[in-house]
Amino acid sequence: MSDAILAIDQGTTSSRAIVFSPKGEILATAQQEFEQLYPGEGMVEHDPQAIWSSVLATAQAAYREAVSAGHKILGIGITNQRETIIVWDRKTGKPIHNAIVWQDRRTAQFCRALSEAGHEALVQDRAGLLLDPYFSASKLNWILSNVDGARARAEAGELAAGTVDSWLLWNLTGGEVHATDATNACRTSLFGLDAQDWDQDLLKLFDVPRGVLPDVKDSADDFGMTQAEHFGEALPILSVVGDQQGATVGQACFEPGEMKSTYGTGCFVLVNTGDEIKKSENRLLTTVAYRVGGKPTFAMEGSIFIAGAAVQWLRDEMRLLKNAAETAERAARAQADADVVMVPAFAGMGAPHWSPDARAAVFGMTRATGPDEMARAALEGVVYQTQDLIEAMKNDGLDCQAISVDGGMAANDWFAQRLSDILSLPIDRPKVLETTALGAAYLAFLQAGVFSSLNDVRQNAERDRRFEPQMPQEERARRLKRWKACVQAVLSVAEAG
Ligand SMILES: Nc1ncnc2c1ncn2[C@@H]1O[C@H](COP(=O)(O)OP(=O)(O)O)[C@@H](O)[C@H]1O
Ligand SMILES: O=P(O)(O)OC[C@H](O)CO
Repeated sequence: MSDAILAIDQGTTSSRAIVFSPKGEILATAQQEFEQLYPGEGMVEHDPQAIWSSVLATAQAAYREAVSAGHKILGIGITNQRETIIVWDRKTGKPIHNAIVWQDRRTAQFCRALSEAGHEALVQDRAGLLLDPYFSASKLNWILSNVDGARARAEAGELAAGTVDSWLLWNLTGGEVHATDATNACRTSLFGLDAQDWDQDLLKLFDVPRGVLPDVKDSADDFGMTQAEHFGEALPILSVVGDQQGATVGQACFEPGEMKSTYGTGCFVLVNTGDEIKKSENRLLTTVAYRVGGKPTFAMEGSIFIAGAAVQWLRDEMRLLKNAAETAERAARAQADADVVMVPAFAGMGAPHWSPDARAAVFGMTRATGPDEMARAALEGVVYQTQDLIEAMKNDGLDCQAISVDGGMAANDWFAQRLSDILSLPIDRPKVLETTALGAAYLAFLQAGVFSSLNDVRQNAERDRRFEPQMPQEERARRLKRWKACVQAVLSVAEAG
């Protein structure tokens, strides 16, 4: 019988539950995809009840599997898609609107107006973020302004709001706990990095009443107990961490300069900057990497909105693929001299361009272009976007020697090799690709007292493979020049309206 943590990973496209041992071994897993709702141009929503029921079902399944194999569950760690916002009634627990997902662009005009009125400096200075629909605050404002009576009810204290972690905490504890952690709070645009608290000026800017927001705790903390009915026993909730910060912990990026890149629905590169709130000159974000013992550790982040989602689009909308993994063999057999480039701006462009109105495009097609060339273009579009982030990070004075990758798409060998070629850097892939959930589990073990510090997890880090650059430099330069031209074209179309 060994001690274990049940990690809940509520991602953009699926909910997963994974039981980990203190050595980082996977003892049980369960996963459920749920429906993506696209109610209008640039809009992406989730049904909060579908999020909750998929989390509960997968958590219960993983719990049962681990317990029947003789493991003792010490408690729960939660990690989640960030920025996505939910508002619910405190009495009934019912959401007043669907969750507005981080990819949703409906508040582009609202953000542009704030930016044109000169407010971006305040957001950058206090929150470390930019004025873009990506972050929660404008979405929360939208719900309060567009759902009948919502603002008055919020002001009367009848409504609670939160990112997905808060929604799960509320449901797991039967409405006892309305909380979040600093890594999630800092993605709202309402949280001061320096003060580590909700910021009055930002609340005013986005017209959000303080009373709707959750308490902000450390990432390893006491988040209450689950109701006994869910697992047959009341389990303590020991950690909450945004998924990208979870992966930073799972990859043991604890020293300044250590960097990870996660390829799920989107791609998010985080580099640890220690206790320094380092601000970017190149439109990258400053974020809390984790907060333990009341002490925040910061990171600089580059966010790309579409990574695996481009592959999903080829599979589900274009029906060119049976499954995501098949992109590796298709890319390998695509015509060598075909130069098809996909700029996968399906949800606007994130860092470093920040163009919410940009839309995806494919360049360089001929009559010979088929599913193989499209699959390669989708994988390469993600690679090139990562290169844009690394370039911005280098321009900010960050030293990139090697990158640790993870997430669903990192399992693709062709993609990992092309990433190494275009970044001209070694790419390290760990044995456990579920580093997001692993990070939540590590933080929970820390809170449970199984680890005395996060450094205890370093010995667990095991590499599966290192990919080394193989592409000649002239070829790399030619490709990047072409990519930049394609991005410029997409940005110009967005500007033309
Ligand atoms: N072998 C693969 N090659 C390319 N893309 C993949 C592969 N496996 C999964 N993906 C993509 O990765 C994403 C799933 O990764 P995951 O980490 O589970 O994402 P999320 O947490 O955002 O739901 C999907 O968008 C899928 O298209
Ligand atoms: O669903 P993922 O894993 O791509 O992560 C989503 C991010 O948290 C959005 O900021």
